[in-house]
Amino acid sequence: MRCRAKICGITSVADALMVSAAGVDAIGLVFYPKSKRHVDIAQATEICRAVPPFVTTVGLFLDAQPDFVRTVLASVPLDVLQFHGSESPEYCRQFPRPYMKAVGMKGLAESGGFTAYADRYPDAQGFLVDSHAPGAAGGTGETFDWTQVPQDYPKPIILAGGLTPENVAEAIRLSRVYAVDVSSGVESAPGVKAPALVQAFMAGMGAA
Ligand SMILES: O=C(O)c1ccccc1NCC(=O)[C@H](O)[C@H](O)COP(=O)(O)O
Repeated sequence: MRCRAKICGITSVADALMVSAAGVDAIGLVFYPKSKRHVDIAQATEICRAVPPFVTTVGLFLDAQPDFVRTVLASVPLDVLQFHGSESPEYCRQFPRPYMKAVGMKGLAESGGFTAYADRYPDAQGFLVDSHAPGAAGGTGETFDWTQVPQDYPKPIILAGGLTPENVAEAIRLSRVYAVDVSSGVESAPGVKAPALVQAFMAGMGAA
């Protein structure tokens, strides 16, 4: 099965169209106010309405108030939610959308490991493994040991954290994941995606 690609931290219609034309399967919109890639409801609505069919729109939240998530969902046509903080299983399942749970892999082995963490979220659509410590914010731009990515978990695994055009093929070869997720590795500035880096990233995936 081919490895899918999500590009996170899209902040403009132009970038959404550019990465869609490059062949990505999903775009991520960051609704975390402290992020340099944060979008507001008006921007996000415009972006989601502009993306072509069959490109999945993912809303990233980090320990947001439930009412804020509901307010976003009332206006922005998101397909999937991504919870990147310390959200509980009960929190994640309360919204009328499928969700992915981000898992901070740093130090996770000492606190029970991936399977124990993921099993708490039986209704998650998949798990995004990122390089941050549990409880810390993600989007660090750092990699982690890809041999630690679970190989036999019965849900899709999305690999994130410090991926670049140069390392994505090796990351896919070592981890055999369902999808990869990249943000800073294809940027010219925070929140601004560089067409040449996006194309090189997609080509790098093809070399895996
Ligand atoms: O992008 C952010 O600013 C951000 C802030 C807080 C939590 C998560 C954030 N981003 C997550 C992502 O963009 C991706 O899911 C992933 O972590 C990849 O990021 P990168 O390492 O920059 O490729």
